[in-house]
Amino acid sequence: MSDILNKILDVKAEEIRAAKKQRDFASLRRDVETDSELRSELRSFEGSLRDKIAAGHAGVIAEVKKASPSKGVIRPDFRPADIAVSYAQHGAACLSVLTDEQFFQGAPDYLKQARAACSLPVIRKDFMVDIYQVYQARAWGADAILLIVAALDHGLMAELEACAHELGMSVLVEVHDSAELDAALKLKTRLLGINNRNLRTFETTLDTTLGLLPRIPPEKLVVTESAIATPDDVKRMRDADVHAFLVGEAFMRAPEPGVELARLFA
Ligand SMILES: O=P(O)(O)OC[C@@H](O)[C@@H](O)c1c[nH]c2ccccc12
Repeated sequence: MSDILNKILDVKAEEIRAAKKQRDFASLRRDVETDSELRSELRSFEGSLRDKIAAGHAGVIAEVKKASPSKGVIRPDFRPADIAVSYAQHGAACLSVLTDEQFFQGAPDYLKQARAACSLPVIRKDFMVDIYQVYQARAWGADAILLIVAALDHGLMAELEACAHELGMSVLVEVHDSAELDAALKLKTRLLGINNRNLRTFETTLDTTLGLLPRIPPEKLVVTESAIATPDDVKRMRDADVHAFLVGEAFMRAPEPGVELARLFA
């Protein structure tokens, strides 16, 4: 199997090896655990989403993404701090910042810049396969991490989740089908992402979210991810009682990303 997800995971393994050589795990961990300022400045990712929804709004996780493997460069004029400010001004609940460099042209620095420019909680959007990356995320200021079920076995996934929770971060677990949902439901996190994009084929359909909904226990907060592009898409989801959204491309292609957010979710 040489699909894109496997390619990405190979590159991740290499990146993590290189990062550990630059800064070993014990020292990274010590720095994160002893930095009381870092801890006190944590922002509640899940709390922010739930607050928006409780107030009757959509809970929008607005993505800061320059490029993707399926679409190439989406936003050539890419200024993360400006994008973050625009999102915050127009009602985003949270930010999602790509930190993967090779496939999404992201960077740790983009996460830091976006977070410093506003007061929204931020998720590190990357392919997490090692505890080291969870500490990295926190060291950069992330308030949440993404765990992709398709990329992880259960034991490792539970370990990454426990580590994130110990550090005070929220965990968004991402699924694409029923078997992945079974695995995700064994975790503690209540944030359940349903990716409408198949990470192996790039195909998208909102039916992925609608199809899995009946199997999701009420305490879970469903986040519909990817391919939300029109007010009609939003309406379809909200009519089905899905109120949390992760949106990237539709915002990134607009001149003023926050204005597009307001338009899509008006
Ligand atoms: O740009 P879109 O179609 O609005 O999608 C956003 C987000 O869901 C997508 O970037 C994403 C969902 N899961 C991921 C996992 C890794 C990288 C990226 C993603």
